[in-house]
Amino acid sequence: MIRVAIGGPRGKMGQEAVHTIMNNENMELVAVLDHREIGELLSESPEFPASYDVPVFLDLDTLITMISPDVFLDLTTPHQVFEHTKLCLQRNVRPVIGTTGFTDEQLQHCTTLAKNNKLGCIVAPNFAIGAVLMMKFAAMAAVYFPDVEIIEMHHDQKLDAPSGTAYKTAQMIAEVRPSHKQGHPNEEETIAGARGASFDGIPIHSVRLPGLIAHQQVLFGGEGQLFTLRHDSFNRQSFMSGVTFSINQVMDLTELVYGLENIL
Ligand SMILES: NC(=O)C1=CN([C@@H]2O[C@H](COP(=O)(O)OP(=O)(O)OC[C@H]3O[C@@H](n4cnc5c(N)ncnc54)[C@H](OP(=O)(O)O)[C@@H]3O)[C@@H](O)[C@H]2O)C=CC1
Ligand SMILES: O=C(O)C1=N[C@H](C(=O)O)C[C@H](O)C1
Repeated sequence: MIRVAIGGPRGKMGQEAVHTIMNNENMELVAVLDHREIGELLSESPEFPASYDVPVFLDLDTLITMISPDVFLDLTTPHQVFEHTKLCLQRNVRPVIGTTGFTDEQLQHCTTLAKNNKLGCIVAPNFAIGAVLMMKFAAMAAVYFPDVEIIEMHHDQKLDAPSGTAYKTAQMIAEVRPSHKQGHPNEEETIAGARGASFDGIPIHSVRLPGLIAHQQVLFGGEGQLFTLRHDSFNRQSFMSGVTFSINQVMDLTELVYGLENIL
């Protein structure tokens, strides 16, 4: 049995993950972390059935002291995730991080911490297998199509932009494509931001609309042709096989892994 604690249980991803772990025969949900008073047990929160008698903590340090989970699954917010990950790594709890919004410096700090403590940690910008494949295929295609733009589209409650997936996609493309200035050299924006954000010269466009879940296109342009890679998550169940896969995998790791493509 892998003893799992979840941060952000009432959230859109958190609720799905709670049900997933509760129904997994190799995992036990031993605690959850919230930042609002919702009662002593998860079952007191209206989102969950009466049978979910899982203790709720408002402080991660106390949760770790009282429960000592094997794994902490973070599905909270970009503002909290770094502190949670650091604390887990310092207290011998393996973090599985779904929350996006890490800076490069924060990721580097956690990488060093995990290595020094020989502790597994997974930072997964996207748990959906199709999205992971899209990122891998994008890196393959960029060798042949150096002119590329990313369009990511999400629900309008998302806090961070660009998405963690778009950022990772751009990083993976930048690693393999020859250094390249694309577009017209004299291009000018008449409205600031019209050409999107830029990662190493790769434009990233972020769309936020109600009704969307999580969608991304990677567009490659070549002479007389357009090659498009697209992934759509139509619900949050799409992330759950990646969540359980990561929880299983992190038990055997002794370092931080950034992106599921590295362990699939
Ligand atoms: N890696 C992946 O595959 C995926 C990653 N994500 C990422 O996961 C994160 C969560 O997404 P989503 O579920 O949509 O967001 P939600 O806003 O629906 O959920 C976040 C939850 O965390 C709670 N929360 C906020 N701060 C804390 C804290 N300090 N301690 C404990 N709980 C806290 C919020 O409570 P309250 O609302 O009361 O403030 C809320 O219930 C985002 O960063 C998102 O980008 C999302 C989907 C897939
Ligand atoms: O906030 C979301 O919803 C999602 N966040 C992740 C991201 O930023 O890439 C993963 C997925 O796109 C859903």
